[in-house]
Amino acid sequence: QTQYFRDTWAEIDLDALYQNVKTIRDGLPRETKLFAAVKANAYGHGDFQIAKEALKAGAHGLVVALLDEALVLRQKGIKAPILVLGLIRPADAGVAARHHISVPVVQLEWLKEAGRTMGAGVPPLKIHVKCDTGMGRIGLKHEEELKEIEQFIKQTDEFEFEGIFTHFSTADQASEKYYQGQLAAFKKFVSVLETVPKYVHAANSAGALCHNDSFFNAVRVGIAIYGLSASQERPPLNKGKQVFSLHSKIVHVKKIRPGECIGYGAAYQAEKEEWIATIPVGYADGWLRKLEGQSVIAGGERAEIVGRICMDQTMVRLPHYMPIGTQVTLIGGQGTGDFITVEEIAEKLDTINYEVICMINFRVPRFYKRGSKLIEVENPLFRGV
Ligand SMILES: Cc1ncc(COP(=O)(O)O)c(CNc2conc2O)c1O
Repeated sequence: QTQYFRDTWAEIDLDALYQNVKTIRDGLPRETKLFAAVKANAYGHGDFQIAKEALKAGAHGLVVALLDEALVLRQKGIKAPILVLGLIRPADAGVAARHHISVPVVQLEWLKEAGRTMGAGVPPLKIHVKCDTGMGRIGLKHEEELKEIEQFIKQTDEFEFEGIFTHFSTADQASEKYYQGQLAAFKKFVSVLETVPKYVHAANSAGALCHNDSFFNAVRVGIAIYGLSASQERPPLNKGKQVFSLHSKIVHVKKIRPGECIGYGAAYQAEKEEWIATIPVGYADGWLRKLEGQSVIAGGERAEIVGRICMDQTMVRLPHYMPIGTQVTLIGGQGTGDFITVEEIAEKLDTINYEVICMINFRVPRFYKRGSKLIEVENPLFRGV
């Protein structure tokens, strides 16, 4: 069992992940392929473990952000289709082709340069043409460009036209207008193709859960497989079960008198006798300083973070004495009914749930659980003596 030497950890509920994927999968037409978004270390949940579980639960393939992320998954034995969503260098086309990794193309020039570097004996590089229909990030914008690319790919052996896709920037919003514009533009792009490729995809979680007209024949779902809300404006359709939780343990506890101060800047001063606990987690773990004042669950009861959060430690005002070793839950629950959602932390940080789970970094080991059984500990910081 992997070792870890600090009692702060993230727990990943693999049963919840499995169920979330299955629910989304079952909510889609049978012929619609589900690609699970496992980029950014599977939104902080652990890319390899999530990839395996999502594929078991019915995902057809995976999408990642970087070619590096795709190569790691191939190295670990993932054989399913993997699409890199970000642009790769033309010089790296051969690496992607050799590992059967699909990549996006937005420019004919990229294809020409990539074709020159592919080298002999590599399988055709699988291409998904990315259309910018309004996200304004990457993508071609004119049908002429699309037609040129389709013709070029047809005339070469180095490339296989495997997909065409776009990305919605407002599918999560209540207003449909901008979304409808993007959808119409994408349909127009698809309509000018001589041959419709294997994968035609546009929907993210908000699309897959809130817009039945966005499925085409594949969807790319991230936030919803993690049981997190895909939209702050639309009712959480079959909002799944939160997969991620974050825990620590009290390492030090003391009673302080009125007037005593806690933390940097002596910024917190007790007004009465208080029990103060210290837990070994701080902003270097991604538990940001702006979370001062957020409550945690200590021994089943809410307790407020007091004083400035340090790099590696945080102080909490307890409702009463609690012993060293008491479990403290920063995100999630302790089975007492109270529960701290990722969304609650996002609210406190004035950000979105995506950022909260991505910010808990490599210094916090991930515990993978099935039911109450711990089946794997991944500690990227220390691989063991
Ligand atoms: C191209 C693309 N497809 C699918 C997804 C999955 O979206 P979902 O998690 O809402 O289902 C993302 C997420 N991209 C980002 C999520 O947050 N910032 C992003 O750039 C994406 O960029």
